[in-house]
Amino acid sequence: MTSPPEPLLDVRGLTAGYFGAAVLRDLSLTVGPGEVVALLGPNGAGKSTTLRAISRILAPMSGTVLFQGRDVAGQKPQDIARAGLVHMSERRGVFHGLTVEEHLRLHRLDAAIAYAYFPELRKLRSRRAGLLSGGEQQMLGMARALARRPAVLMIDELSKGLAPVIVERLMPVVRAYADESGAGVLLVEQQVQLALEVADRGYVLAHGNLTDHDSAANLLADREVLVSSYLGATTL
Ligand SMILES: Nc1ncnc2c1ncn2[C@@H]1O[C@H](COP(=O)(O)OP(=O)(O)OP(=O)(O)O)[C@@H](O)[C@H]1O
Repeated sequence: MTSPPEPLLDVRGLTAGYFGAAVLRDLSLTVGPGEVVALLGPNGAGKSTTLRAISRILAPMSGTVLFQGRDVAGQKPQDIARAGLVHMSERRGVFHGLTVEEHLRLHRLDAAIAYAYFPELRKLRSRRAGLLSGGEQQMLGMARALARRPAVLMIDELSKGLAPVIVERLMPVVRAYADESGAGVLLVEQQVQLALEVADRGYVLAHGNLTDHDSAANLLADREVLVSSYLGATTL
């Protein structure tokens, strides 16, 4: 029998918060090679805080984050990102004054990867990001993240403020990237159903505590999970 592969991301007992008050308590999760893992939960559950503490934008109060087996403690967020643990925040990371092409030239990104996943960006390449639609901006943000060829990509609210048709375009790209590159993806998402359709596993967070962890198929079949992810019920 072969043992499961070592996780690319191994978070153990993470506690984090703001101004000395914990909003996330003792969270442990893993993301393996080629896996898409959803982190679900209602508004204010602590999902964004989890990603911030993993990428060290926020210093955690306690706990360990191992990326490819190495503790990220003491590393700067930009060094962690350079090493391949990329955090795509809700703000999309686009600069309104720069064109699409200029975005893809920053940081010596691999523009070919960006255009391979989003060919529609080619015809927009001379357009300034400020003149793109919200969906096109999100596409550019995601293209930039993928062009860094992350070993683990963490995405905060891919669907935020976007029409369903755009989200349906973006979500399968998350799955395709994990399948094709063997990278792991940690997907924070309020659109529970859409996230679970592309995920392998999911964790449910409520009021800063993990309340459930299961395969995406089991979570998708459990109406309680869907309801609590939106409304924050703690009856799981
Ligand atoms: N910069 C901050 N300073 C103080 N409190 C914060 C800060 N950011 C978040 N919080 C608080 O931490 C808690 C968790 O917020 P977080 O953004 O992690 O939740 P979330 O699950 O991502 O929710 P949402 O889906 O609404 O973004 C909330 O009570 C929030 O008000």
